Amino acid sequence: MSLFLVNRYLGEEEDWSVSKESRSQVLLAKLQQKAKEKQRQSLTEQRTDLSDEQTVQQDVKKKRKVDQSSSQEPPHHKKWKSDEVPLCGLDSDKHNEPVEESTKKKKGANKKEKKRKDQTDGPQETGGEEETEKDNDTQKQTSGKTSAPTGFTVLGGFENKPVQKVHRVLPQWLAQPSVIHRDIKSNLVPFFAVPGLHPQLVKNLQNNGIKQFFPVQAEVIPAILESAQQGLLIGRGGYKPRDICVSAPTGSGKTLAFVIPVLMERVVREVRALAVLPTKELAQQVCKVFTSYTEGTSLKVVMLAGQKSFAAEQASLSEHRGGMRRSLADIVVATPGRLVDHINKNSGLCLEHLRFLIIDEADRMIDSMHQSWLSQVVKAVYRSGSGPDAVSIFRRTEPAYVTAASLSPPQMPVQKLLFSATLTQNPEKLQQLGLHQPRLFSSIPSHFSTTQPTTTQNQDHFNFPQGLTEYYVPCTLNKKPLLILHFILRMKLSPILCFTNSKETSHRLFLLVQLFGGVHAAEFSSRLSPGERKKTLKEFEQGKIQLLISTDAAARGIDINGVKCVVNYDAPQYIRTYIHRIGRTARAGKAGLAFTFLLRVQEKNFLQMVVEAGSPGIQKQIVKPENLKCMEVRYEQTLQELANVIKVSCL
Ligand SMILES: Nc1ncnc2c1ncn2[C@@H]1O[C@H](COP(=O)(O)OP(=O)(O)OP(=O)(O)O)[C@@H](O)[C@H]1O
Repeated sequence: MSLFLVNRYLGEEEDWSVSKESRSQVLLAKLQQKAKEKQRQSLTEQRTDLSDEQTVQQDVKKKRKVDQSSSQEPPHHKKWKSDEVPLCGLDSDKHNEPVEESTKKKKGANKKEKKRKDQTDGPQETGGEEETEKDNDTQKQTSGKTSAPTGFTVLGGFENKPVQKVHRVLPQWLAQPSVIHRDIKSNLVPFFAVPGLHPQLVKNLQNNGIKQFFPVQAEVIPAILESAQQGLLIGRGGYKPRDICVSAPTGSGKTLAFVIPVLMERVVREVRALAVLPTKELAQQVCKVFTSYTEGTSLKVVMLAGQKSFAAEQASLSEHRGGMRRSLADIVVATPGRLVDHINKNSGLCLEHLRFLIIDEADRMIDSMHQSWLSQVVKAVYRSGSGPDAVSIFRRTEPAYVTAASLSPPQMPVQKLLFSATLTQNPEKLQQLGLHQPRLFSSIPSHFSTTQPTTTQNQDHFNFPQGLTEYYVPCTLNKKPLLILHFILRMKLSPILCFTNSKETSHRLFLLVQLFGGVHAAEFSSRLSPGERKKTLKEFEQGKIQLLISTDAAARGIDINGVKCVVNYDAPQYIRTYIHRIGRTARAGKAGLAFTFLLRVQEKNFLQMVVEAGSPGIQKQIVKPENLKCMEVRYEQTLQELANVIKVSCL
């Protein structure tokens, strides 16, 4: 018999009947309990800290999330997605029954909050249905992937975060342009509605077959002429005139919108307007328009684009008599390279009286800003009149801080006029032009410029000519030449302006079509001399050429009368290229067709690019293989002949 019975306290850990697993479960339960208590604590703190408004917002969000998860899982199994586990434990009452009870008691004390909760539960809370639907989708996709133990924040659970759409915020002048009507035909404006036009100018307009103004002209000409009412020196209210940017569709008549207001009666013969264009062909075209409207006046237009020798251009700019320089030009049309040459070599180009700086195809000209042509022009503008021996009536000082002294002498302002069918809306790019209180005229409604969510790189939205019908033609690489022959020989769509992506492709296609026979074709690329290019364009315009196969050399600005159809033999890579190419047809309010040959791999991206840019709709045009069959034998022979021709030319 034992005298003493020793009972030792073994404690929990010595309860060997409990398995290791169940011990860890107990520990986990303890930890969870502690976490919940912490959450409850922080919940009370948080609630007192938050303003009423913030709390309402949070509850609404929380309620939505809870509603979604409840639709997927039974209530007693509610789990939080990793990134939804609230740091401050605001929602702990939702995922554990006992806690819910105690929290509800606490909540019961706070009637105001309860009321809010009721509101979020109520049937009237349906406004965010669409949103909830989207959230649900995201949750469905990710549920189960990242669920975490209650109360713990899982680091790095990024995949559940909803992707935020980026909304563009533009400066007001870009976001709210003066709108130009897209429909040319039903918005023609008579000359008398635009005040301040010289009778000789109106006569010249009529002589050139212009009976009324197009919408872009009716809007922009008065805006430019506005400053002329104050003798060209100052703008409205005595301020420097605002710079003007115009973004209107191809063929909408932008050229006349800057040509007409610049043709003012002169006081002294000095260069008052300088138009800068990216290519020789465009400079030539614009120079021709200026010349045709200066007929009957003493105004003189000079072109600096390398068509003539440097010396000849120099001679046309100014002359020296009795030791004095005398300007011979009122208007200068130039390409940037040649212009900078004349400025740097001091060839007699004086910009002292420059009043209008016209930048046509402005987006392309911004791209060539690395040549720093604009800074050279600006330097030349301020250099001329600011010297001590300056004889100018109007002294010019470079723009700086406005002081009483700086405003005292009358300043001859330089007004920049920018034109393009695809003017960039990128403020950073436009900023390079140093615009002064710019004003935008655009045919793109303002809502596209302000709140268009952008999910891709393609940020710009453009306008397409109204008379244009766009098609794409699914095809294979080897059928492309047959298709173009089919368009001319069977569909009788000539004259066709056909674009390729390289001068090699243009040349090859030209040779092939020539060898095939039956089509008057020509090519247009840098393979030709400027003289040959000019001749080719003229013949195409005269209808002597049925098919003009061109690189992008003819894509921008070129105004060829009567192009019924544009074919993108090679799909353009960029939307701007596409817009300018197809803009060679459907000009001046006329109808036109644009076809783009697309390989299967190109279809998706190309169509997306076009739709995002604001195309009213591009239709599918299928050419049945049997329609091409009758040309196939001859085509195979031609390919053989072409191979021989190319072999010979390579020798
Ligand atoms: N008021 C008018 N009445 C009739 N024809 C006009 C009028 N204004 C311009 N045109 C004609 O419309 C055609 C297109 O004009 P213009 O070349 O100025 O277009 P654009 O807007 O500069 O095009 P792009 O963006 O392609 O350079 C030209 O042939 C021009 O003569």
